[in-house]
Amino acid sequence: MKINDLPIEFKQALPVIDKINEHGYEAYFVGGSVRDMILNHAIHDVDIATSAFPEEIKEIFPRTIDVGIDHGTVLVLHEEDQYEITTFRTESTYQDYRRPDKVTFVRSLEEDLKRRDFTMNALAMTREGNIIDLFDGIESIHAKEIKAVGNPDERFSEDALRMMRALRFASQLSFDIEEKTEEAISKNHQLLTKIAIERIYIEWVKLLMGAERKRGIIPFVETNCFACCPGFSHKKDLLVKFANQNPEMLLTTEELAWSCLLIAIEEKHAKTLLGKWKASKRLSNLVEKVIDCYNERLTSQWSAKEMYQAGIEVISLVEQVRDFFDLENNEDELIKAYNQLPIKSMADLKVSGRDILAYMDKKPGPWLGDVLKQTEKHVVEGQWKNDKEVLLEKIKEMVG
Ligand SMILES: Nc1ccn([C@@H]2O[C@H](COP(=O)(O)OP(=O)(O)OP(=O)(O)O)[C@@H](O)[C@H]2O)c(=O)n1
Repeated sequence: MKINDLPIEFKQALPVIDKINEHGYEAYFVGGSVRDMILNHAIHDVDIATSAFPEEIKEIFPRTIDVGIDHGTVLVLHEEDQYEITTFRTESTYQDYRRPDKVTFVRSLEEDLKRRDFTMNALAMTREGNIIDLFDGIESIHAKEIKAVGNPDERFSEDALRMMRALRFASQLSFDIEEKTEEAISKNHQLLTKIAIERIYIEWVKLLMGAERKRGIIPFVETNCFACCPGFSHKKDLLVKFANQNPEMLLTTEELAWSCLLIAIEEKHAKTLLGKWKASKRLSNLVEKVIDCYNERLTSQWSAKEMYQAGIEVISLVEQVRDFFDLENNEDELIKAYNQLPIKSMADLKVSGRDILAYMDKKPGPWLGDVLKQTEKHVVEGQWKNDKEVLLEKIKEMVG
């Protein structure tokens, strides 16, 4: 690759590499960005590996943040961008970023690349655009294979999360997992139980949202990794069924992905399962709402009141879930109908509790809450016009 042909993300980082070089250290582009460049995919984070120790990097650059100095990573702020700069190291410290074991910094790129997870990720690139490919990573990329560097058992014992990474890359990149690597995942799958669920969660969601999730889910099941994930151990056949359900449809958001998955695996307690995965409260509540509304919608159309209660986000998700299960999707029509609802929330009502009290000349009490609820219902259902005077009249009639 000629330097002028390098993607802009790399070109912008060249002054950072040059500065490290000027101080007498080696520095290379490494990891996912080099892989993604070869794949012609969009480049996210440009990571740099260097022979300089973290303290040395901090002396070179005026603006740095210690993001993981114990495992050798310093974030360097350069103009508008930021770069993770990691010292060459041997032993994997990925076990737990917050409590790294032993870190052995080395001064050789080769040693560093050797302990990386997959051949496609063990590539480095010089500032001139020359790719250093010591483990036939380019060949793997062209063959669309995910292959552990060296001995797969060793790579997975260093960091068991790499097994989930393999499955996630299979889905994201539409690659296959190389035979020996997949065998090692089967053999070592139990090691996943030692990994923090938060880390597994990130990979699992990326897998679900990948371009070809079936390619990740099938080996996830076949290697028994599924049995080490919360709530899945009795769902083997249903997970396979899920993998085969509408494989062409991309699950574009996390909430859509979880909703489709949990319905497919017939999960009755979505919140409990998501709790075990340590999902956010927001996500758990949303997914549960989507599943409930989806089930309602199996036997009846949305009523105005249901749309009002669900809100636009849930309506849209439910319709996308219906799409996933090959049911009629009325998203466009429903969004139109939703937008025509007389009110979207209580705040849109043209009368307030205070207005009612003044008009009725009554003392406040629980009756007022009931009246407001009734008013809300009548307005949503179009029986009462959302007009202050009309509403006060209607309320007076109702309360008597
Ligand atoms: N458990 C891990 C995690 C990461 N890596 C190495 O660190 C690089 C950067 O990791 P990360 O940013 O997590 O993933 P990417 O491969 O860059 O993938 P993406 O950013 O697309 O998720 C990887 O390419 C790989 O060489 C590794 O060997 N083992």
